[in-house]
Amino acid sequence: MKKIGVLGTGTMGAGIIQVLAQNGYEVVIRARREASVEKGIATVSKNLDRLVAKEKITAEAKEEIMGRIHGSTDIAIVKDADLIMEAATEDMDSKKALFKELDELCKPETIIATNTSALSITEIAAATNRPDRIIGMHFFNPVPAMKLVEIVKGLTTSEETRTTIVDLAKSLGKTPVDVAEAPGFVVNRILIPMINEAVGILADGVANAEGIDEAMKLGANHPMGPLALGDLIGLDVCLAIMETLYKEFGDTKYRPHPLLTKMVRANKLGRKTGVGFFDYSK
Ligand SMILES: C[C@H](O)CC(=O)SCCNC(=O)CCNC(=O)[C@H](O)C(C)(C)COP(=O)(O)OP(=O)(O)OC[C@H]1O[C@@H](n2cnc3c(N)ncnc32)[C@H](O)[C@@H]1OP(=O)(O)O
Repeated sequence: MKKIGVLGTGTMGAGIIQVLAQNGYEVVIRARREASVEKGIATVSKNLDRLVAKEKITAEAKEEIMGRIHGSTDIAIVKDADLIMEAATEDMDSKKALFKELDELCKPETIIATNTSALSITEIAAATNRPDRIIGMHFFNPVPAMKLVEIVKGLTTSEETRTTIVDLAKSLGKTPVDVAEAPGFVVNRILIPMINEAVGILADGVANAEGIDEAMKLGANHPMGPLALGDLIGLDVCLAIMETLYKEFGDTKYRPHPLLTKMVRANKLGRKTGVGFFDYSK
């Protein structure tokens, strides 16, 4: 496997592109808007500059890595890829439409993996004629720094597909963990309700944002507080995951907090828009 297609250049997409290219894969990327293609490539370039500055890689190595990345708004760029990774918007209808398009475009043997954070792999797979070659390959943010990849088999995913993706994750220096399909898988089912709870604690006035994050860093030894983590993940993504958990389980314990919904309505999505529970604009 040499050439990997990546769909989406947002927070996760850019990280995935970087990790693939750093590990020697040729990466063809597709985003819907030209500005998104450029932004994705610029994010990778900036992250690699940090590694050059820290003397973790040389400037020549950076150029080599960047030379392996090619982008376009035309989906045909991924046509000949040996494997596809989808990291587009967390919305079932748009994912199904995209997978149907990819299924018609790509070689029949190509595996199409989704980085979905909570949606059903089985439902996405059912939109294609290759349900055995659809799988969840769930990375964590920031992708270059986080070791875990959840490998999520849907009801129809073949064992051969799972093995290929486990090997791919290992070739990227990641640690794969097998997970059966369930809303939010393992990590997000625990982590995102915790962030939602922190939003509720903020709304109740129990402590301010700084206090809540300081408490969880010092009291639970978390590397960052839940509100800063929500800002890193993207509050729109956190809301989408809570909505999926709530809808799929039908349990009120997964109800998105109204303040989380309000933050998203205000486009205060966290780092990606410059402001969330904290301000990143300066
Ligand atoms: C929603 C999705 O579906 C699922 C998710 O993504 S859930 C979110 C999961 N993520 C987390 O829980 C992250 C929790 N936070 C952390 O682990 C840490 O705070 C952190 C890794 C982000 C930063 O760690 P910290 O020690 O403060 O910073 P720092 O020393 O600068 O960075 C550690 C390493 O991460 C890398 N890193 C940090 N931020 C980065 C970023 N935004 N992009 C790329 N790499 C980054 C650094 O380059 C560094 O790598 P190095 O050791 O090779 O130099």
